[in-house]
Amino acid sequence: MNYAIIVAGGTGSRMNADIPKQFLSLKGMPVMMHTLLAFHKSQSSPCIIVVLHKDMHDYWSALCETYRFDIPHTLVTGGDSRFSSVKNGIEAIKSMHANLSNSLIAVHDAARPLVTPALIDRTYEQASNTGTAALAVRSINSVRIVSGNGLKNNACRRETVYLMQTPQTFNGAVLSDAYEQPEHEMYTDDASVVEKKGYPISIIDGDTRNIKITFPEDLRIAAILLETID
Ligand SMILES: Nc1ccn([C@@H]2O[C@H](COP(=O)(O)OP(=O)(O)OP(=O)(O)O)[C@@H](O)[C@H]2O)c(=O)n1
Ligand SMILES: C[C@](O)(CO)[C@H](O)COP(=O)(O)O
Repeated sequence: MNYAIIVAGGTGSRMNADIPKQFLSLKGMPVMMHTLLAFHKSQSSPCIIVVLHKDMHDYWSALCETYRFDIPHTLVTGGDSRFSSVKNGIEAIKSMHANLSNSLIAVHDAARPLVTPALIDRTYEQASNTGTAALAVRSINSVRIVSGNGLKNNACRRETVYLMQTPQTFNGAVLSDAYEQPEHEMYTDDASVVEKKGYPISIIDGDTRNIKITFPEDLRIAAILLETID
């Protein structure tokens, strides 16, 4: 069984808008509806879990009515951090599916609405073979590593640097086991949590257009990029 945890529990502080960025309009539809549509259209056809802040459940339900958005999904309450929101999503799946070792779970940022069904399917396929699959793109810029108090920095080979995207997809038992660990500031994505438990991460090619909406300009860029995606 395939599952997708769409994390939409953030407040979007860097976007500085009146509502969290996942509800802002992108080409006539809220950002996170684009995200859910991509998962719904994917051949992996996952059972979709949407993680939302408790204060936004009614707002989302009203949006779904307004937009006649009827893609089936289960609503789960988010936590104070991305880590705890993912953990709540995993708990919800555990309550539906006793043996997670025969499941695959993708974790995806609601704020990445340009993900395509093809990219999503690639992660499920890889994770079914190796247990882990994380989308990433190579840096197109030169890279320097800053250390100490920021005064020291050194060039590094840019072909060794990958910028992580989502979805990141895992065998359900592997992801669940990894999220038993206490939260740590190093855990900025799911691959970092799973890796800490000793599982190797399979990196697969993402797409530079699969951007995360973070700042106001990203919404305008996403509208343009959307035209290039079929
Ligand atoms: N407590 C949280 C924090 C983040 N997220 C989700 O994790 C994804 C990536 O996080 P980010 O882009 O940092 O979103 P925000 O935390 O909302 O943004 P900001 O850091 O600017 O406040 C987003 O889809 C966001 O909704 C979440 O589900 N629960
Ligand atoms: C998970 C993620 O999108 C991978 O690039 C990213 O780490 C989220 O970071 P944020 O600080 O929560 O925006």
